[in-house]
Amino acid sequence: MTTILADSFTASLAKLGNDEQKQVKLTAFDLQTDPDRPGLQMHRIDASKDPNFWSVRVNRDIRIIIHKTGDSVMLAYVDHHDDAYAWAERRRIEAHPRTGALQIVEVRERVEEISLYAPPPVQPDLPFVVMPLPPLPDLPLFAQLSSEEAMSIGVPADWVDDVLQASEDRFFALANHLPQEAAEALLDYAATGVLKKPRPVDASPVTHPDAQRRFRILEGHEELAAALDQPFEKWAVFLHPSQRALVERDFAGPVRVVGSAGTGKTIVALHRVLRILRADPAARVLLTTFSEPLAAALKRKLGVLVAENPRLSERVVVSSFEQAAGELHALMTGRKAYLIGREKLRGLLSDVAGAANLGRYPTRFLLSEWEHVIDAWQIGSAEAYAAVPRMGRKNRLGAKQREELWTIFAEVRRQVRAKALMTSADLFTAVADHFDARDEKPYTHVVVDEAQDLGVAELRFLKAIVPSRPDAMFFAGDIGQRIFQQPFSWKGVGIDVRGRSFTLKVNYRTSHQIRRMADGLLPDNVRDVDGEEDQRKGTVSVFDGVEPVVVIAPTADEEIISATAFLKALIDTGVSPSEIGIFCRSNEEMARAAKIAEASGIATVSALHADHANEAVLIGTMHLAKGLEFRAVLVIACDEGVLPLVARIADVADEFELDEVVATERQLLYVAATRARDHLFVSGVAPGSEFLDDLMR
Ligand SMILES: Nc1ncnc2c1ncn2[C@@H]1O[C@H](COP(=O)(O)OP(=O)(O)OP(=O)(O)O)[C@@H](O)[C@H]1O
Repeated sequence: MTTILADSFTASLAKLGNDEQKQVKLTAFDLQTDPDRPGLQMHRIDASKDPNFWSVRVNRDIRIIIHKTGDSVMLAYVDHHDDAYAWAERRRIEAHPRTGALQIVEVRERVEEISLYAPPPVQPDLPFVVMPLPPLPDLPLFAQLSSEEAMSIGVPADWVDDVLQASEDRFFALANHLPQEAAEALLDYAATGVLKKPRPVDASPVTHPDAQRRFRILEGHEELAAALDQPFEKWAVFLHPSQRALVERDFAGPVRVVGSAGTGKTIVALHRVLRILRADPAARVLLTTFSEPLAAALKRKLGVLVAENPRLSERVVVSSFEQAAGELHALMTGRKAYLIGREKLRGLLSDVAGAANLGRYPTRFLLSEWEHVIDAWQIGSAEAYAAVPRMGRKNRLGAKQREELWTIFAEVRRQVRAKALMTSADLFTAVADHFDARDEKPYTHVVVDEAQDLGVAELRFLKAIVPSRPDAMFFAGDIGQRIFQQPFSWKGVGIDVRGRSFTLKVNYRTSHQIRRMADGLLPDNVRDVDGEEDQRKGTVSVFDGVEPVVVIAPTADEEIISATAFLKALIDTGVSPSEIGIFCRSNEEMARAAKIAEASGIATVSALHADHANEAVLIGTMHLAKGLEFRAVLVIACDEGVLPLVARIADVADEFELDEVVATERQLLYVAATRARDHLFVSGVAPGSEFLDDLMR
């Protein structure tokens, strides 16, 4: 007899206490061994329209709901006695008459008894809230669709009439009652006006691709034990067709996957790694990203994907760009590379400029010029400095200024080398030069996450360590989240993704409301230097939530009062502190974040120490928010002068740099705000950051 595990079972199990969970698991093992065993105390759920639902006793109070057919037992749900029965009485499990996918269908007439359209949850009463609730149009969204069309995308027959009559404000509440494939297809249609009909699939109801996102067939106790101990990661088993296409296709050159925050770019990158490893037994893959904490997170997720075949992970290295280069450098030279830190470099630039009587160039400017021009392009002579491709900055420095500056940079370079130190760009370049000259490459493929923050030297390095085969390079990133690097031409470095840049549009992380607000910060289209466009418009979220809140308080103390009220309300509604992040622009504002937690009586943990498993809210700068995900996020201290940071604006040398600074500051706020799944609070002291106007548009 086959055992099938439904995601509704894993989700309901997670809500029980630890001891209860242990007992449930033991009963589940007994069921798997012999579902007909007399000691199991099974009762048919007579009040359910589906005759195959049975309850199984775990203890006096807890019941497992199973769905038993001739040749399989499905673990469907588990809860306290009455709730478990109520769940089964409101559902049936069947293959959809058109798509053929196995679905857990809520019986429409039973749902009416429990309110179909839950009233919108309200935010706590906060002072200084300025975000007006947007009026929602009451137009039917799907009036143009026929019943047959609704059925063709997997809407259960019971729900077709509701779907055809749904208006925008009701659709999201309705979507919670629909199978996910149907909800996604309807959202897609609402955003684009095109109904994408799934291609017919030749598969059994339970192995149908749409069913795979909610059911797993399990062989033996070990698999059941592993599945129950591990959260049911939906992305590990089911990809949206647009995600799957990117994972599985063969491409004629480097590929770039773009898409706004939460559209599953990282998930696609992970699956791509798996696909390469499976398809090519000789493949050696580097999976790499911006920082070590992000690499650690990738490694954890890859572990989930390769769980059934852990040997695959022997052929993949997961590390940050710098770590990957450092390891190859050590192999090449037998020595560890010692890197000069940013603060040391800043000091050195300032000292050298002072000694040369050139102290009139601000250190911040020197550092920026060094990082984005001299070091990034590895400029080695005054002539090369004159000829370097300077994005939008062609006329910025006169010949005389450049000569003066070159004397500073040449001396800094000399001193760094004299101390046997390297910059990270030196490291990338040394490794790139080494492998450029060789046919033997350390990796066959490189898969990159957060590719928008690749600099010139990093990109050259990645290109050099793989052979020039068409499928060697795969990049995932969001141009709208670039916060560390200045834009440059990828084509100029020999990487041409034209025609192979693809945009993901379904947002799995952030609620409809939060996504809509955050999208107000960025233009509908973002174009890179090579002219490749990321069409951000038309992205849809798969779930609904509360409206985010923007607070502009008269003083910092009053901002703290508002934020504290919000935080306390979250905790009161059952959000755990470990599911909350508080972010601010820089270390200067961190004390304000800490005060909010303190006033709420909650411990804090710094984002610098990535381990967030305890009962504390995480606090950190917006830069550290990258790659994280929370149920609730507070972005505080968005004051005028703080965002964009006045010190950065003060040092800009020209229009181009001003645009660039303002864009990355704006993108920082976008990154921080889009870490939130369900709740977002953004605050500042009056008059507030200019970006808040865009949030409230
Ligand atoms: N096919 C899927 N099914 C279910 N959940 C998914 C799917 N794809 C992505 N997710 C979930 O959506 C969230 C965002 O995914 P991911 O981190 O890959 O997005 P991203 O585009 O890389 O985001 P960001 O740009 O903010 O880094 C994660 O919680 C992920 O598990």
